[in-house]
Amino acid sequence: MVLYPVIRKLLEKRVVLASASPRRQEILSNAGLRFEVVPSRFTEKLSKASFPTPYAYAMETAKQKALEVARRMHQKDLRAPDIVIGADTIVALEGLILEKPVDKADAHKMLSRLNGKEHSVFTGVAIVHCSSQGGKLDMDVWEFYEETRVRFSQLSEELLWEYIHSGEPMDKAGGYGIQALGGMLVESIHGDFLNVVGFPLNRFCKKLAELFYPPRPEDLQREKQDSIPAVDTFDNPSDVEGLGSSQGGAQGVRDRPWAEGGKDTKDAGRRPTVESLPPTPVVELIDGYKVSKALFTACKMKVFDLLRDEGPLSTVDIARKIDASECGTGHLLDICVAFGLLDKTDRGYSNTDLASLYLLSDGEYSLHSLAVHNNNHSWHLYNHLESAIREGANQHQRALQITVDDPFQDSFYRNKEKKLQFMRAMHGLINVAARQAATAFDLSRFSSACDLGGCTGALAYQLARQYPGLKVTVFDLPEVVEDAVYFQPGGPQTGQVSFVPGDFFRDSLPEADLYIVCRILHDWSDDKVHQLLSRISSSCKPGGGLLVLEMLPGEDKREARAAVVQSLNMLVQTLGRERTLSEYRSLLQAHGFADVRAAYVGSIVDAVLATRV
Ligand SMILES: O=c1[nH]cc([C@@H]2O[C@H](COP(=O)(O)OP(=O)(O)OP(=O)(O)O)[C@@H](O)[C@H]2O)c(=O)[nH]1
Repeated sequence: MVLYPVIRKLLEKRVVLASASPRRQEILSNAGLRFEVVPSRFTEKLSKASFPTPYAYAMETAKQKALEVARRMHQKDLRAPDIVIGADTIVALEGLILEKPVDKADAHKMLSRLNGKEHSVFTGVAIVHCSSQGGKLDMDVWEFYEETRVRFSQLSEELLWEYIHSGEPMDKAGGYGIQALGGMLVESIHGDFLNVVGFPLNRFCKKLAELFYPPRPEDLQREKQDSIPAVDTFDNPSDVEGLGSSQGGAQGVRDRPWAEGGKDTKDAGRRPTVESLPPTPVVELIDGYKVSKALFTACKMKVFDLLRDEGPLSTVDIARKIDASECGTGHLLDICVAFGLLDKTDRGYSNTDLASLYLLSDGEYSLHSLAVHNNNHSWHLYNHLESAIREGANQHQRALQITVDDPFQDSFYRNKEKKLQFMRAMHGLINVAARQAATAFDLSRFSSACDLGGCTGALAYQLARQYPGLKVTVFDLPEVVEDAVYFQPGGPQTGQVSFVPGDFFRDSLPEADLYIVCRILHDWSDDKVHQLLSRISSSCKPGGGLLVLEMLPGEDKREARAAVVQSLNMLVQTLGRERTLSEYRSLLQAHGFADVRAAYVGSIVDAVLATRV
């Protein structure tokens, strides 16, 4: 029986499961999916420390497993499958990632850690959509993860050893199998059971639904908001070029409950009646700015730093320490709790993992400065959004009384304080995406790279970490390079990275095998982009590469939310816009680059790699 139509849709395709796990095979075949099993040979040895979160690690491992199989199958019979599915299950507890135990002692160590506590099980899943033209393999990757919370009972040593001697723990993440004897260790579970067993089937079906096509309006009235739409609303996944990956839940245009419906137009124009109005996100959209502003304010008032240093704290204590009213502080804290940034217990408020990771002012992946920059700078420009829309131009003049020929030199870097604020904001943002950007393609064939406008070196250091043989030059304006030293991380990779001051529109570019422009082209008009690409093209040797890291909106403008928001941002703040893959392809080809390939990394950048002919 095929329960879900989305699974039926896959029956027409050659689907490969890149996994040796018998549990994954069983879950998917029980769901009615027909697939070949080709276990991945990717060795699970990615450095866990280089991932901001456990689920980022699981998703990347899943992706690498699937990509390895797709490439191998393509090489072997020059016919890649249509879809390759990879998955990776891990257990996360108190900052540790637990995989399969290597021996009984390791199993004992893992189970002892889990004993009497709650942990998270994450399964990362990658769906690789393959197509080939002229023998060349193109792959689009869609990734997501699911989290299930599992609590173990308090277990005796005797019971733990008895379980270990059963042999069951050895091929299971975290050293237990919830579906068999290990079920006896578990007191409670919150979330998808199959996710713990190794494959989040429900989220997988929703993801497929999202990828294949959005629901029709009448389906929205019939179904719950997170349910799986009916089959005749789906189309071929190749129609959705430009769809970025989403993590941990449905995102992007395909779950827009207020979308205008699918390709099936037979009911177009039918309006919902007052009695059958679909659930509306419009009020939430209207209120969105209030939440953003509350977050900016909490960052600015250093609430998260305070709770890291002294939490848990009561409202009264927090109010006193941030020099604010008790009633105002209470509102601010309540919003932070409601949006998952703070936990509230009898002992007071404390940071959630999310806040600890992203909102402390000095964390490795801190977005604190980005929030402050949005508050102090972007906010003022957005007050003039209507003018930006009418004029099709940025709003520095209106908001800040600045004439802008170059948004960086004239506005973002107009004094030392502004410059450092902008650099800190960009540093955090790039750090969050750097790993995915650096590994979107295998860059190991290059021995030198030049990151044009590489700012603090956040991407350069990550590239150095991923490719120990690579020398990376960061080329940026002298006023940026002079302060980049404040952002230098520790570690051996610092020796691989150097900084050269210069203006990429005027000065000669450093020599390199690979040129990189990360979130640079989107700042500039088409004329300027042509100028810059022409300069890169002249410096790049035949066989050299150009890596463009930007968000790639969909060709049909029904693109993922983040990309359209970012494109609007470029209008309001810069001289540029986001461009589609076809636009980049034409631009790159016009400047002597060929073999243009894209990887939809999602988050804040996608990747386009091209080779100089
Ligand atoms: O309760 C359970 N928890 C986990 C499992 C099984 O554990 C493994 C997790 O390992 P991994 O994701 O690396 O997958 P592999 O088995 O190595 O197969 P791949 O070829 O895909 O790498 C997984 O098999 C889960 O099913 C369990 O059974 N119960």
